[in-house]
Amino acid sequence: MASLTDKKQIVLVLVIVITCIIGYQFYVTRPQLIVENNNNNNHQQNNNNNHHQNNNHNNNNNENTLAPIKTNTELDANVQKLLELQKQLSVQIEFLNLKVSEQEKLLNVANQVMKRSLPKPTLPPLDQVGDKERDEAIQTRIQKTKQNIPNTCIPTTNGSLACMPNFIIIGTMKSGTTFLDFYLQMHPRLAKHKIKEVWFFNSHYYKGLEWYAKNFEQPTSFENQRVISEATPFYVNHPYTPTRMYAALKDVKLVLMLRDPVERCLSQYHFSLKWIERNKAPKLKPEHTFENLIYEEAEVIQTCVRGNSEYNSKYAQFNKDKEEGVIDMNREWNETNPFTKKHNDKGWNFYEQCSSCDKCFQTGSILHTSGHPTFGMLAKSLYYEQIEYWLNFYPLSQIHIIRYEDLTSRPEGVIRDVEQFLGLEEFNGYGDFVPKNVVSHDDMDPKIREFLVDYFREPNEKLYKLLGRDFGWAR
Ligand SMILES: Nc1ncnc2c1ncn2[C@@H]1O[C@H](COP(=O)(O)OS(=O)(=O)O)[C@@H](OP(=O)(O)O)[C@H]1O
Repeated sequence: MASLTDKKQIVLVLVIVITCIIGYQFYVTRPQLIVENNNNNNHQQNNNNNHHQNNNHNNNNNENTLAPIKTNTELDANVQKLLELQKQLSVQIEFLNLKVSEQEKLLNVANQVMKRSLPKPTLPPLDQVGDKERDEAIQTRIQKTKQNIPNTCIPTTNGSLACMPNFIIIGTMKSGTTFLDFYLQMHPRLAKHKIKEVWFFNSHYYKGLEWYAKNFEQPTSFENQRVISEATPFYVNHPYTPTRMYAALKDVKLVLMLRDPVERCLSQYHFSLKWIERNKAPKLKPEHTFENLIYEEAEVIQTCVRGNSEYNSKYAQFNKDKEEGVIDMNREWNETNPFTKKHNDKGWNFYEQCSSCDKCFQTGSILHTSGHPTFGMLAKSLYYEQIEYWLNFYPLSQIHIIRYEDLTSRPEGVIRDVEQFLGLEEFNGYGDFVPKNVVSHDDMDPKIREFLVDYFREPNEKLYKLLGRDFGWAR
């Protein structure tokens, strides 16, 4: 009798033999669809065909070939597969054709845009100038290059250029920015813009530089380029604008118009009342008088902003003392920044959103982003702090500062100074200089005037010192 192990071995051998037979049958009779497209595959095809010479008469001429078929069902299946494949291929071909035509269209558009919007040089090439005139021609070029206004163009993805302002009026609100923008737009060397205030660096920054450039007439020649300009009065007091502007427009020329801060506050208040009426915005409450808003803001700035800056300098001193060994190295800083404290208990009315101060003055300085037109009447008038911040980015030589009061006494002189700053020739077609964006209003109460004069005395003196110029505002 065979042992159990022997039986197992016999069964195993039988299984292997049967598997081989089935495998061989399956291999030679498997339905297959072979598509040959090049000669490299031919010899493999021929190997297959050697086994099945009866079925392979189609294989001799390098055409798409079907593998051997044994049954009708296999034939049907292969035909179905072939049809399916054909369908797929035609869909793919159609798709590829579509892609090619799309690419061709894009290329055409790009070529047209390039032809249209790339400014062209207009001086004759130097090799077309005679030997005698060459030195002079070179000098002309050098002079032209010197006259060039700051380059603020960037290449776009479609091969054209997007040119942004090379001159921006950055503020301040209610200091005659509309007047200056209006008259400069008449100058033939200024490119026309769609609107005075684009609000790009403060509000629309996320839309990108190409969007920004679309607001301005684009240059058609690199020579005698026109100055591209805009005027957004909120740029100067916006905390993120200087960084953004510097990153995009390092060489841009800036104009800053400054008005006696006391008068500027009142002008902003009355402008806001008009704005609210015009835009059907919620009216100010009866208690939101000019005086009340000023007193409340003074308190907010004192608690939120000044408190924060005192905290910061105290913290800096603490670290310095540690480094210099004045205090123990291991001493921990355990004060809380008052700026981040909640201020609900203050009962602020207009500034109620300052329940935590960073909701109103998010960077802890007087620079702010609030959209309400009456917000920040004092803050917008604290010029020293604004300019000090901008000087981290732009040198004073790049900022032309205009004293608002000069608009009344010498409007033409103000415009001439700007023309000179921009390197433009004098233009004599402005006509009469008429004030723009005027909002008539009563004067303020003497008590609040006194408060404001007092409030701005010190920052004004600091400003005069910083700029080396006395603006002569109320002391
Ligand atoms: N030429 C001239 N001379 C004197 N004053 C002038 C001139 N042009 C404009 N203005 C006064 O400027 C104030 C408007 O400033 P803005 O245009 O910068 O205002 S805004 O921020 O754009 O809303 C606004 O001030 P108020 O009237 O006090 O509100 C205008 O009257």
